[in-house]
Amino acid sequence: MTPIRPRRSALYMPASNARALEKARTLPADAVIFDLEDAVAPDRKELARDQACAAVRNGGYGAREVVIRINALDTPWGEADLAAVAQAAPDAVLVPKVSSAETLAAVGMRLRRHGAPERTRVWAMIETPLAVLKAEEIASSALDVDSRLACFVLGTNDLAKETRARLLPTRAAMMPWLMQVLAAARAYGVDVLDGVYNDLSDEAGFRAECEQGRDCGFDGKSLIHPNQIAVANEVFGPTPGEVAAARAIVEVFERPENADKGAVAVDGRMVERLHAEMAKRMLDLAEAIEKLGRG
Ligand SMILES: CC(C)(COP(=O)(O)OP(=O)(O)OC[C@H]1O[C@@H](n2cnc3c(N)ncnc32)[C@H](O)[C@@H]1OP(=O)(O)O)[C@@H](O)C(=O)NCCC(=O)NCCSC(=O)C[C@H](O)C(=O)O
Ligand SMILES: [Mg+2]
Repeated sequence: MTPIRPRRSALYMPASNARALEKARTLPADAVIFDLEDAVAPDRKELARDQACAAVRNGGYGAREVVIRINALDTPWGEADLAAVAQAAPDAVLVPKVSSAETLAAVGMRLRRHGAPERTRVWAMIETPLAVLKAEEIASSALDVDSRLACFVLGTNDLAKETRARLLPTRAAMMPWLMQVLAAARAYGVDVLDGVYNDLSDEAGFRAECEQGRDCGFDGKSLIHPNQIAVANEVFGPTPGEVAAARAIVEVFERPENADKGAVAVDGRMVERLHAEMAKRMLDLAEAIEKLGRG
């Protein structure tokens, strides 16, 4: 089984912004995403590409997962982005506006051709109506023998643009699409991150959206500002109380007297072996987060 990689917080930054790339070495985000796509103006695309690749090569990001978001392959910059990124070998390349499994196959083929090491994974932006409709087909490409697909990232701004749905606090219009993508990701063992929250000054709204995303099952949230990291880390990480409860559930099934039982009562609640599996995962996540903190 692949070890758990905490992805509570994934901070985007325009790769044209040298100060942001530098600052990312000290920020407590689980992942940093150097953007070559929508956050970068057309006349700064080459500069952004060079700066992102140099930052990856120079390192200094510690245990943070380092990801570069390229421009789509059908844009004037996409092919050159992918060639350069393959050589720089970040932890992952994030592909925007993926609407079919073929796009991921094309990216995989190019990464191989350009000599990207196996450890460079592929993350896919799910942000078009077609991607939502074909989420299962796209996620299923994780089963291909040479697939590098590790994570979906929701692009809720592009989804709002393409569907004309409004980004309202409840996200009522988006919810069916978010859950369809989440189910597809889970069915094929792909991690999945929630979209960004644009209002930098609304901390309460941001926290509420993080909690909503966590309760839906997302692994973490994509972010746009350092001020959002602490809340995302807190909300998407297990609390000490949850860790203690998980430990109690795992321990109860380890007792010899429960060896032949499928269900027991813990603190007045029915607990089955599936709950012990969930509890074990939570403990593994807590341990991985603790290791990140020490790393
Ligand atoms: C939104 C911003 C342009 C605001 O920038 P700014 O006005 O400079 O913010 P501050 O003055 O509050 O910054 C304080 C310090 O923090 C650093 N900073 C700010 N943002 C970042 C960041 N994202 N990463 C790293 N460091 C950051 C500043 O440099 C200041 O540092 P210091 O010099 O020490 O004081 C800006 O936050 C920004 O550019 N955010 C990211 C925008 C982005 O990448 N957008 C693309 C991804 S979102 C998207 O496309 C999602 C998806 O595709 C969809 O469709 O939904
Ligand atoms: Mg987008």
